[in-house]
Amino acid sequence: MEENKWNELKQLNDTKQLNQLTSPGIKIGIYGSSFDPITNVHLWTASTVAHRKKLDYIIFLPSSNKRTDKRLQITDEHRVAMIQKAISTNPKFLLDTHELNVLPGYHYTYYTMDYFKKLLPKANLYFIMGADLLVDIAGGKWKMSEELVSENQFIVMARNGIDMLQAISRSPLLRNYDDGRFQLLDKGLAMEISSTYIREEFARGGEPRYLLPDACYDYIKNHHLYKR
Ligand SMILES: Nc1ncnc2c1ncn2[C@@H]1O[C@H](COP(=O)(O)OP(=O)(O)OP(=O)(O)O)[C@@H](O)[C@H]1O
Ligand SMILES: O=C(O)c1ccc[n+]([C@@H]2O[C@H](COP(=O)([O-])O)[C@@H](O)[C@H]2O)c1
Repeated sequence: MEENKWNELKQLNDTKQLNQLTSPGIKIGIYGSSFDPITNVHLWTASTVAHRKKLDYIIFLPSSNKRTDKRLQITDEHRVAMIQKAISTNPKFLLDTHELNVLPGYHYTYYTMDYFKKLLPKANLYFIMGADLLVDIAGGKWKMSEELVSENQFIVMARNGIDMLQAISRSPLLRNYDDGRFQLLDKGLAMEISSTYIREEFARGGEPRYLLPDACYDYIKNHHLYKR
């Protein structure tokens, strides 16, 4: 039943999205996260990247609950429902649930980018990530990291305490692909709101109301999520 529901949702997304996304040269950013839950920083960083890098669309890509590096706290259904509420008023923001449907082992970013390249062959695709993840890729922590880097383009957002140029130049993998595929972006404001902080606040009876969209705050309250 769960699987059917996702398939249906995916079909709806695809039909709407694909019509919009097929023009040659269109620029699309893929923003992956557990979105557990989506926060105002996810939204603000996505809109800043879209504006500065002149992207036509941002695809919000909730990551699989099969990931072994993070234990998700709520169901896929809840995460997706909140993303939909959060992005509903921005026509540049889209949702794709691909990673929620794939077989175990195929939820890694390399395979996801491959999927999008086949789905949208005329688009310029960029994987959007924070500088912390650039450091992880440099450290060989990601699956198929050599292929991922050699076959894709990235927009990397500055994070406190990380020198992005140095992260590239010190990594044999990254520096040998430093041909413009890493577009670095310093937002100009180190706004740090994490999903972890929001989860902790809900769990402890704190008040994180203004750290995420009202509709998501209400959704969490109404569904009693993140309770200890
Ligand atoms: N303040 C920020 N500035 C720039 N990039 C960010 C910021 N917060 C998160 N990111 C980036 O957004 C992506 C998704 O981050 P993620 O959702 O894991 O962050 P989070 O809110 O800290 O989540 P959690 O607390 O559950 O680990 C990653 O690429 C991460 O580097
Ligand atoms: O492909 C990998 O090996 C890989 C390892 C860690 C993270 N990622 C992806 O990076 C994105 C952000 O991850 P995170 O940990 O910040 O939630 C999300 O789309 C993850 O699927 C991907």
